[in-house]
Amino acid sequence: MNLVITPYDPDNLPKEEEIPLPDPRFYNAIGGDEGFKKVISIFYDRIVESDISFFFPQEEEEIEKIKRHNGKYFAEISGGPKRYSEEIGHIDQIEMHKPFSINEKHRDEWLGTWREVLQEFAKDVEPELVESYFNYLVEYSKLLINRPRNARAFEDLAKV
Ligand code: HEM
Repeated sequence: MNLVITPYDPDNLPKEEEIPLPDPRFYNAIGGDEGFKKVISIFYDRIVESDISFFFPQEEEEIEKIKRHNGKYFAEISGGPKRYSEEIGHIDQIEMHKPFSINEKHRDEWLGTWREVLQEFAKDVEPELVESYFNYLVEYSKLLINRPRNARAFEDLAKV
């Protein structure tokens, strides 16, 4: 499988409504309810050990809640049951992420963690299905960056 992280370019952002959803066969291909839960669980276990762990709670119980809650969203966009929209409703993910200052490095770490998990745990799934899921995350995550790198500021800092 070819999981490519295309770079963030603030002048060339995708339109939210034009980002193609993952192929709806992905959910069953990864093992339905059970397979999806496993992958989500491994993803968040690795996130709390990653360079962006500071965004997330560290308590076991809180992480379990996040797995259950966010898992419904990721399952739904992948062709699984519509539990997120039915139980939680429509949430504007761009607004939801605003309290977190997310920059390009955070995006790379978040996507890199997903890529590792998919390469290890979706290796028997048809590559095009895995790629369709990953591409959705790659594109959507561009819209969640709300602290673009300010190269000038970094240069100025380096001079001091
Ligand atoms: C770019 C890197 C990202 C970072 C650093 C990030 C960070 C976070 C944080 C800190 C939370 C709150 C804690 C939690 O509930 O997990 C959260 C929630 C969430 N994120 Fe992200 N996120 C990223 C990308 C994405 C992407 C690409 C998606 C979906 C396409 C997504 C979907 C969600 C959802 C569904 C929730 C839960 C919203 C709710 O409360 O219902 N995130 N994210």
